[in-house]
Amino acid sequence: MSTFNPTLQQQAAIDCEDSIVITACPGSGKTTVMKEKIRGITPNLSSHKGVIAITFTKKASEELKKRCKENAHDTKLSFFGTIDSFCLKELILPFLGRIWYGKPSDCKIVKELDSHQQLYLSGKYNSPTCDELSSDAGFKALYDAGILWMSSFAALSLFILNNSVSARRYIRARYSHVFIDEYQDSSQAQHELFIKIKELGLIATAVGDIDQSIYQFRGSQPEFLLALTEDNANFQHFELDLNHRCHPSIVNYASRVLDPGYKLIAHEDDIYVFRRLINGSLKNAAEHVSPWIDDWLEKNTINNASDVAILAKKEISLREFSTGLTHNHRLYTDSPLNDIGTECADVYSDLLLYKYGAIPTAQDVIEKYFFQLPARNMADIRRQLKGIRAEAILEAFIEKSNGLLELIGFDEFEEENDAVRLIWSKDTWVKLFKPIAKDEVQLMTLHKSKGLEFKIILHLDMEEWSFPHRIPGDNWDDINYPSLAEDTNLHYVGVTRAELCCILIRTSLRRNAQGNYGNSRPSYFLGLPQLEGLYQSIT
Ligand SMILES: Nc1ncnc2c1ncn2[C@@H]1O[C@H](COP(=O)(O)OP(=O)(O)OP(=O)(O)O)[C@@H](O)[C@H]1O
Repeated sequence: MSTFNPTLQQQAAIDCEDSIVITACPGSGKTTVMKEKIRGITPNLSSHKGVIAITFTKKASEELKKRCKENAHDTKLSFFGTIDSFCLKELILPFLGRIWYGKPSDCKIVKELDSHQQLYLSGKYNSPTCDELSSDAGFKALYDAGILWMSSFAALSLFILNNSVSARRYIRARYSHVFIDEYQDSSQAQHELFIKIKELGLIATAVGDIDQSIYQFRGSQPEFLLALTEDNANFQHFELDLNHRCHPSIVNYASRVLDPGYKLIAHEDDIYVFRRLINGSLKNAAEHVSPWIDDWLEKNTINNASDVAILAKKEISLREFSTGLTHNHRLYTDSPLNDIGTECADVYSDLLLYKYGAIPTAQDVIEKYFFQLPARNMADIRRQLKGIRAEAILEAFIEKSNGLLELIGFDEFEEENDAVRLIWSKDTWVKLFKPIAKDEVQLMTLHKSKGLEFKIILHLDMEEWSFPHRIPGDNWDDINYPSLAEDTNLHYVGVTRAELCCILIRTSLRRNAQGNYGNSRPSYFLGLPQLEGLYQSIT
């Protein structure tokens, strides 16, 4: 394992023992610094305490947890997970019943409210705040009707902390620090919850990058990260601005996408951002690109095909591209269990990940879900887990998994069982639960690529109308990009996933909304004048 030599900026953020906010560019070591801080804090905690480490996605949380636990480091009773799972496990399930009565564990958790459920609420909310929750009796009525709406979890948690002495006491007694990654994607309710937890006495660390804000459509607002940087009384501000991941020419290109006045980094090497127009459709583009991958492998530019990622704004583009790719590949899509989005569905996903090997050991599952059970039960749980790994018959797998889910505390899983039946029936879904193979080229949307890094990026969808998203105006020539700021950040995220080289691909044919092919025009992003001289065109 290579040793980590922190820069002065990184070391200062690692050493600071007060509440801090870190703003950082892509590849500057945000995750690395968070890991170092957590590993520095946990040895000094008593065995019943831990830190709260919140990340935006489950994948990011697994990655952070793995990096914190490297070399058998004991992270004590730390929580690693998304903000929704923190709210649910640590506040809503144990404490909401004490304020609103009833049993939160009996409620159905829904990602989106259907039209009937929406009728309970007097307003239309994207991601409600605690004030909205307190002033609209519909939220309690929704709970009384057995519904817990995920978008209201942060507001509900703040409501609980404001109204329950025992909830406040519990968080203080159990946790010493709170960390939140990707703070630029926090909603107002999540921001207020973070501040509240800090006010309880925990030392707080928020980490983020305004320019990587890509979830504004669901209520996230980068302003909250900015607000922390200006709150000098409560947060020391640290900036990390050295990109350790990307070749300087990639940093220059990506930074100029955001800021036409960005002062370029001087470098003597070639430029490793390429633009390529490929004749035909996305399928044709894949047929064209496949020999490039063979060539890179042959010349040892990359060690494995999995070092190459194909990124696109739209999943449908990746699907079309995949039909022409001659290499083994993996297309990351949401499985039917992700679509359900409940806590139970998440655990079920992990059981499948364990069955198919992406979660390597039974111990990983035990540490995550069964740590609170008496030690004498562990041998039996290990045996049951091994049983699901070996099980080849679907209904027997479901029965065994249901037994484990019951042990964790779930008692209703019919919807999840049906999702597992669907997954089992389709190889492309089953594949999502297996470890990535070295020979698999990785295909994913730009949204899903956040936080990841690859040697080579092929960035699709560089046609006008595809990316940035464009909609028709009153006249045919009207230019109307409804989410330009967010799409610009998304483009920036995509380009900065590349270590060695980024290739921007435009196809001469583009499929329109009706599914018909027509001649494409270059994307708005390819016309930005500040990018001249910062890329090579390849033919
Ligand atoms: N001081 C350092 N020296 C050399 N490499 C480093 C250093 N700090 C971080 N790195 C490497 O740089 C890469 C990016 O680090 P990391 O993933 O922590 O960045 P990040 O800021 O979380 O990235 P992003 O926001 O783009 O996902 C990693 O491969 C990491 O190992």
